[in-house]
Amino acid sequence: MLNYKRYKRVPVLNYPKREWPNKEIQKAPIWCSVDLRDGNQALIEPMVVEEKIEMFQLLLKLGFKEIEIGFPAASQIEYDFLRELVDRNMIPDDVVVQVLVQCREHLIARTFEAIQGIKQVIVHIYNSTSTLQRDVVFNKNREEIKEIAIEGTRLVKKYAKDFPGKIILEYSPESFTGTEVDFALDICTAVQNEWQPTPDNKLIINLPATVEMTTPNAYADQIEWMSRNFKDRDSIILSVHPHNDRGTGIAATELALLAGADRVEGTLFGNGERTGNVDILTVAYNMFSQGIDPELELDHINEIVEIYERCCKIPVHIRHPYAGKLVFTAFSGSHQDAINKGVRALKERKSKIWEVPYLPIDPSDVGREYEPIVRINSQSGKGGVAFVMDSYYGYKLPKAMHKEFAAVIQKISEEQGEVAPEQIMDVFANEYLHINEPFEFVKVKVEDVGDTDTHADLIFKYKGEIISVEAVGNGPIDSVKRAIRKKTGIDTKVLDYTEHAMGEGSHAKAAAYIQILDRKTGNATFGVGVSSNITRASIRAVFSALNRLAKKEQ
Ligand SMILES: CC(=O)SCCNC(=O)CCNC(=O)[C@H](O)C(C)(C)COP(=O)(O)OP(=O)(O)OC[C@H]1O[C@@H](n2cnc3c(N)ncnc32)[C@H](O)[C@@H]1OP(=O)(O)O
Ligand SMILES: CC(C)C(=O)C(=O)O
Ligand SMILES: [Mg+2]
Repeated sequence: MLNYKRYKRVPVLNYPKREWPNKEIQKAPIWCSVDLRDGNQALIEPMVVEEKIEMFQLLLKLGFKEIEIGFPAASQIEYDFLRELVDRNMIPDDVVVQVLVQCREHLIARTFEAIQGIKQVIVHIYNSTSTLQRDVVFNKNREEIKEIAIEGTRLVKKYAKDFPGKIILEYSPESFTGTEVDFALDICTAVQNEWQPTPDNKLIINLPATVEMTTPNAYADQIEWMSRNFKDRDSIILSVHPHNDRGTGIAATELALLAGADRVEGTLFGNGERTGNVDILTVAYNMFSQGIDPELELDHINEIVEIYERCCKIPVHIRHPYAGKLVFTAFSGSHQDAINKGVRALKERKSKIWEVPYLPIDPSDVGREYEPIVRINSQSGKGGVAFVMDSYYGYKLPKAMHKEFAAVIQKISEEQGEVAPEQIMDVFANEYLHINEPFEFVKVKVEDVGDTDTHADLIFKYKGEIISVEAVGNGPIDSVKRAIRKKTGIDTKVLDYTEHAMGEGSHAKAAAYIQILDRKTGNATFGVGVSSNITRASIRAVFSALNRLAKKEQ
């Protein structure tokens, strides 16, 4: 049995004045990517300079305006990467790079050495403030811990004085989620007093869920409490930096935005320490799916996946929101049926708003137009098979036919597993289009006679014998039916008929679907015909159905 008694409940803030539950996310926050720092520091093999450059370029392309590029005082590779960005003039003027450093003078001095030549830099200092770290890591009381932060701020001030560019200070009370809010406020205020930010020269206070310890609402309470208790709130950019230890990093971020956060630090696909940082892409796509501009360029998710997997050497899970290989794919029958109907309704209504069951967004909006929405296996149903026939091959099977054809595919899927669209089409062709025994259509000439009648002059093969016959009926199909009955005695009744165009212009074709009942046996089946000529398509459909009836009777 799990020894749950080894764990104690994390205390949560008692904050009945909370207002965030009544709010909605209205706009994108300031995004800050920490892929090159927090993401990188958690990799089995941290990125080499060339990989960091590729990742940096991707982040620029995605529209990040704030990017934490590393911990330049930590290692030569971090330092060299930063210098490479400067020497190759790769930092656009509208992008602010951020560097992380502990509140220790030799590290801050080295950091300022590394950032020489950059016009604007966020220098991000941190120290752990949680009750646990104060006790077991630092063995310091609140005042001593506060002194580390004040000293760090003083040092940044000192080095910033001689720095030719602009320095923006960011301070993180690291392990904020394990820190009492009154102490977190006290230490942030001490940094604020030391730095003296103004509304035109703001201080970034970053409140990290360094370890996600409770439910997202508890984090939101902490964020709202801090936001409402800061002095000179308009001189502060309130940033959050959620991790995902409980698997609720996205929810925590979204609730923190409701609670007053202005800025979010996170990574692509949530790479980062342990279970990762918050996945910025999912937070942004969630906004997008609610009609909010995420203010990131996210229209090519596959390219993001590809570069991320190459640089980080971590695969994106097939179920990862928006990005996973299977997240826009339905295997199960009822989902496929609803998607099929939803997509059709959307087209028929020419709606500009995307509303399709089981598909929160249109995959093509994020560059996933060539991937299957519907895949067929033994869990699938008739709607799914019909969807494949329509979306891949343009055959709009009439509703009454769905069951008949899906039964054929179901049998195959039960034996072999997944059935690919190409195989579905091959089966369709063999079942309906290339079935020429015992009947084979050769030629027909149809003419209207009078107002209501049609004369058919038909040539066909029956059991290998060429037959030529004429008949009159109330239309092309009826006259052909009658002609066939004259020669073979087979008496049929049309139960259902539909047709539609396939393709456009000079390559356009017609597809006709006919359901025919054999009056003698009581059997009924569909037939399908395709031709550039609509009459010929319908007559081919009659022959297809006759052959299928004959097959049934064998
Ligand atoms: C939550 C986070 O992600 S924080 C960021 C974590 N990222 C990293 O650590 C990656 C890069 N880090 C490194 O390469 C190294 O840790 C360095 C270069 C920064 C420092 O290296 P070292 O000094 O050799 O080792 P180390 O990190 O173990 O230093 C521990 C000392 O720093 C102190 N310290 C730790 N954090 C801080 C801080 N933020 N501010 C001031 N002092 C600190 C510790 O109390 C400890 O002091 P002690 O020696 O008196 O016990
Ligand atoms: C450095 C800080 C912000 C951090 O990464 C964390 O607390 O998770
Ligand atoms: Mg972190």
